[in-house]
Amino acid sequence: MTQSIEQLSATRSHGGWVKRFSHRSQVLDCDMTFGIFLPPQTENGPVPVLWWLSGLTCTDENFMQKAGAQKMAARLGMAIICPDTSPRGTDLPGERESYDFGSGAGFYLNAKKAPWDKHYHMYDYVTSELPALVREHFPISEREAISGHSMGGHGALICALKQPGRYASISAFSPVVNPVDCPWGEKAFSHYLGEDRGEWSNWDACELILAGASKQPMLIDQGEDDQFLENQLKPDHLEKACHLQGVPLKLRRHEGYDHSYFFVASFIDDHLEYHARHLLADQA
Ligand SMILES: N[C@@H](CCC(=O)N[C@@H](CSC=O)C(=O)NCC(=O)O)C(=O)O
Repeated sequence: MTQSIEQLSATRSHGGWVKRFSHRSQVLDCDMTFGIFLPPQTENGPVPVLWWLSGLTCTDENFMQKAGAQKMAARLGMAIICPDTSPRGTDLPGERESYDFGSGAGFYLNAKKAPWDKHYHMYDYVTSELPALVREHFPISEREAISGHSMGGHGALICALKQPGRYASISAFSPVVNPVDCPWGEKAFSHYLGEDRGEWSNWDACELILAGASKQPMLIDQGEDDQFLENQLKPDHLEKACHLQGVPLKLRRHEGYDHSYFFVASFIDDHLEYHARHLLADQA
């Protein structure tokens, strides 16, 4: 049975469309919104898709409004889908008390601990429910790539590492690479998953790489003036894990850039071209 979606807005952009929809999520048990960029090539048939996962405090709108990705995506014939960053409209205790936990901070995992386990299944949402839904409604092919920023970079890495071979390519901006070993991750994981650190490892990019989950290459951009670099992001942990496991990591460090979407916008075209190369190679 086709699941219904409601169009909230439709805006012309670079010959294509930026659209926003709401729908009922079964796995999150709440109403959700998502954004989609449909390039002009969708008029001729299905196009490959880049999944973009945003960071703490974001909604589905930050990337669409701030990254400036539409021009290059239109040229490359690539759709972009931006899910929201957590369940919405729920009213769990403590859900809206801090920017780094609860609403806007779903961490793209499946919560195991009450009361979060009732709604916080963002991994299943972004990897299963939403992909199936969008393919019912839009000309999106089976060819997928994934990227994200900060908490969303963590999300992109774990989604790809937990399903080797699903995504043609993986990239991230300023990702949280080792959440089991940083304050944002420790706070979120202890609430969502409980105190069993063995379970935490299933949702941590460095731990998954060290366990040999996948050897797929990754492109990562990191600003050297990022205010979260030392305390939260720790890209050197990823470098070490990839080195130990022989995972091809292209980590580009950019002097003077911070954590903001100005940084994402500065290098998003490189990422889109990187993903297009892999998506088109898969097609051949
Ligand atoms: N409010 C917080 C920081 C919030 C912040 O920087 N959020 C980033 C993602 S951080 C990691 O996931 C973001 O993308 N914000 C939205 C935007 O449009 O910039 C604080 O002040 O410390």
